Amino acid sequence: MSAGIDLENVCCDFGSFRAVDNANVSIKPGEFFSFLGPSGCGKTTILRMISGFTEPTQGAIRIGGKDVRGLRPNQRPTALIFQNLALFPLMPIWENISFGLEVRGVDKATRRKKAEELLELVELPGAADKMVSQLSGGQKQRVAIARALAVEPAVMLLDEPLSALDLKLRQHMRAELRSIQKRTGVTFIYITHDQGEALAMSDRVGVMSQGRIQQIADPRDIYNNPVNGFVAGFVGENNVFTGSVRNPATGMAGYETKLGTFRARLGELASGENVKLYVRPEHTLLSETAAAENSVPVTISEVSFEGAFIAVHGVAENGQTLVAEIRNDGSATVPANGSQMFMQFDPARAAILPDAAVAKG
Ligand SMILES: Nc1ncnc2c1ncn2[C@@H]1O[C@H](COP(=O)(O)OP(=O)(O)OP(=O)(O)O)[C@@H](O)[C@H]1O
Repeated sequence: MSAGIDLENVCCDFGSFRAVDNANVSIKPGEFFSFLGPSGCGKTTILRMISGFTEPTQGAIRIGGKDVRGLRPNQRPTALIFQNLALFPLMPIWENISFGLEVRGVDKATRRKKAEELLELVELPGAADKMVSQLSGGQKQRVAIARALAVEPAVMLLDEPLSALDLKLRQHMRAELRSIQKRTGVTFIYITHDQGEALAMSDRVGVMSQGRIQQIADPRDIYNNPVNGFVAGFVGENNVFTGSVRNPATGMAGYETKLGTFRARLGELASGENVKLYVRPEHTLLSETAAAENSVPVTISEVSFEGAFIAVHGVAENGQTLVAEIRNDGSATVPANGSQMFMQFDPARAAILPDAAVAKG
């Protein structure tokens, strides 16, 4: 059983400070939905309102179509998982998992059976009689998930549950969480400030800044078609060019910038309008000769080896640093510091946004 969640014009004020400003979103039953944004943007407050620990100042929250106003956390069909797992160290794993069932008066044999089923689900078979101290960080995380699933919530709320784990384990647990979510069909609402996590796991992502949801879309759209400068800047890296529209024609326009006139897609812009062009480092190409268009001469200032790719930094004549990423295929030639090169981009690869489109923040 999973349930959808609707937030309708939801606001949350703390005194005169508005932590969540007019949030509207419909999360579908069985969806993996992430709220992504920097520290303090209101993610946790949204999760607390859904779980019932905080009431909205305005607006309505519905879970499975039912208005949950006034319902206490334990009356809602939600389970919450924090970074701090709060497992009971003196109880074996299976009792930890089935604790919520014991509170509900379920008999011991049924509890044990349920705990073992859930341990299979989170791929920890055989761990039932171990103690919490015998498990690794990632294994404890899975026990916490199993414990939350034991009470059969319609919605799982996850508050940065992976942030205490090391990078390798975090990446592994992303895939695990996603597959547990798919197997159970439970709606997952995940909050994180880590864009990689949100993009890798989610069906859809809501990007937040200063209490406002800036964009709701699937991960590809968030990355490829950001709706404003905040989203473009927060999700991934960019080379940013400030300029204004010149000679708009069907589908394409010129953009006059301090580094020359570029050609790129038009969008809904008028001639003379101030814009920013966002070009991803992986779409910024490096070459020894100038291309016919969208080519910027640079002096290479830094080459950093990142493993899967090599980040090459170059300073343009106006002092702006641009970054191009070269895929490390084992034979990539890397330019020397101080060499004169050109960085260029395909007209179709630039995201163009009106300069004013950066919503509050
Ligand atoms: N109980 C409270 N009283 C006053 N202000 C609060 C309260 N809870 C949160 N805030 C403020 O509301 C804003 C949003 O907080 P929230 O915890 O939702 O952010 P967040 O995006 O989850 O950040 P983080 O990733 O750091 O947890 C912050 O500026 C915070 O200081």
